[in-house]
Amino acid sequence: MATPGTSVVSTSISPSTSASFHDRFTSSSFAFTNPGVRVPKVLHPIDNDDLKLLLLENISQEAVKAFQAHGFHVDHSAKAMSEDELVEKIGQYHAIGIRSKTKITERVIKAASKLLVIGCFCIGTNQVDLSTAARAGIPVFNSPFSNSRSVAELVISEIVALSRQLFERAYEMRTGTWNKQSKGCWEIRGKTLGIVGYGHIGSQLSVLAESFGMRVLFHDVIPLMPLGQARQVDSLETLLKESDFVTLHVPELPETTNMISEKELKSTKKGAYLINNARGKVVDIPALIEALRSKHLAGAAIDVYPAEPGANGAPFDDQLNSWSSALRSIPNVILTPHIGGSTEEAQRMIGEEVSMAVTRYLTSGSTLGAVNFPEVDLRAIAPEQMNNVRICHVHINQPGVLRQVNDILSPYNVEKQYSDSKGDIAYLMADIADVSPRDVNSLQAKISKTNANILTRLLA
Ligand SMILES: O=C(O)C(=O)COP(=O)(O)O
Repeated sequence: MATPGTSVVSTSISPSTSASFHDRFTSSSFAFTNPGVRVPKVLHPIDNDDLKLLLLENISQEAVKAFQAHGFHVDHSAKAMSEDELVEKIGQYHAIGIRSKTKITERVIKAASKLLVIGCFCIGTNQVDLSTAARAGIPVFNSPFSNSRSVAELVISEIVALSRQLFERAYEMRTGTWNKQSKGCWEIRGKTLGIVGYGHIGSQLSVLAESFGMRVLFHDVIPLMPLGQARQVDSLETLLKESDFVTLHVPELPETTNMISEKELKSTKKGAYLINNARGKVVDIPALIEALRSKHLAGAAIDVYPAEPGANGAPFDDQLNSWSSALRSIPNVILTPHIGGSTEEAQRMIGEEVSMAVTRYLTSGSTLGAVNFPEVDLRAIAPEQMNNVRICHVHINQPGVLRQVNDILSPYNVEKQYSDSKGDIAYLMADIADVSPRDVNSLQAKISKTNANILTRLLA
């Protein structure tokens, strides 16, 4: 593991010695042991052979290794970067990998003249200006569920710890005081857990909680199939009124900002507990402090905050969040430094998954799984089609584009073509037969000059 505070560490291995994407995933070794299997043509971007990637926030070494195996140059850092640092550095990179702290703002995207793709090595993508990225032709990939088990397990531990005032007792022992008591300490069996947001984490948690004998209610904006004996309730208010524990698993959106505020906290049962491992802005913390001080709530576990430090060792104080010392002073409040998804298992899986999506986009143009982009993919080019070229054309979604592009392609046979749109952005992929190597650059130049062009890449 990289130590906190280390600067960017730069590594690359030569493309000639590295295994290609297709070697690994359609697998020459598989073909070797299975002589009937055909290995597709391996594609390379025609105009940026030396792809440079910046990985921030201590992204797993699995990702570093996977990128290096494709010959990419990787700069890795344990820290997040500020907007100013990013603006200064991002211009040299073709891809960036971040977790939940680094903000990719419009200003950063404007400075990112070479940037082709953003990988969020986490679930959340609220830290990226997704629409500006899409308009700049930059797809954003994330890992929609690989850390959900880790978060669900943490929530179970917090339910038990809050219910038994575990952190209070453990703190007293650490500071030399014996304080054995049962008052206000409960089993969780038979208690009601209210899950707000029944996605990958909420539904996983629902199963774990039932195995502890809890009754599970959930609220979601769409009707969903309840797992086990869980029951969907039609309003947040009903959930708050009936639950002994309320846990939040919603994304950061304008609609979820301060979703739990004074009014909602007043709707909770007296003696209930609140758990937030979702996003800091979902809970109005001064209102939570009030609900805890008045003893309406019996405790809270908080893992995420409106402002979080960018590196380990940095202070978590009132300068960062004005209420931080007030929150720290309240008994039976468990504060953790955004560790919900921080397990070896989750980080390894996320590293593999997001590096694969980013690599697939860079080397084959596929946007399957992108969160801000039309999802387009083409089947591989057969090995005998050596002079086939793949066109990846991101453009403004307006009439007449396909006619213009297909006019340019008319001297060639279009082997396959697929196009889709999402809002203002459209993406066309096409495989063109028998393009002589000397025509490849002019083909790219012609398509790039069409009036709706955002980004045209050719892979050959
Ligand atoms: O997956 C998420 O969205 C998380 O909140 C975890 O973020 P992290 O990778 O720990 O910065």
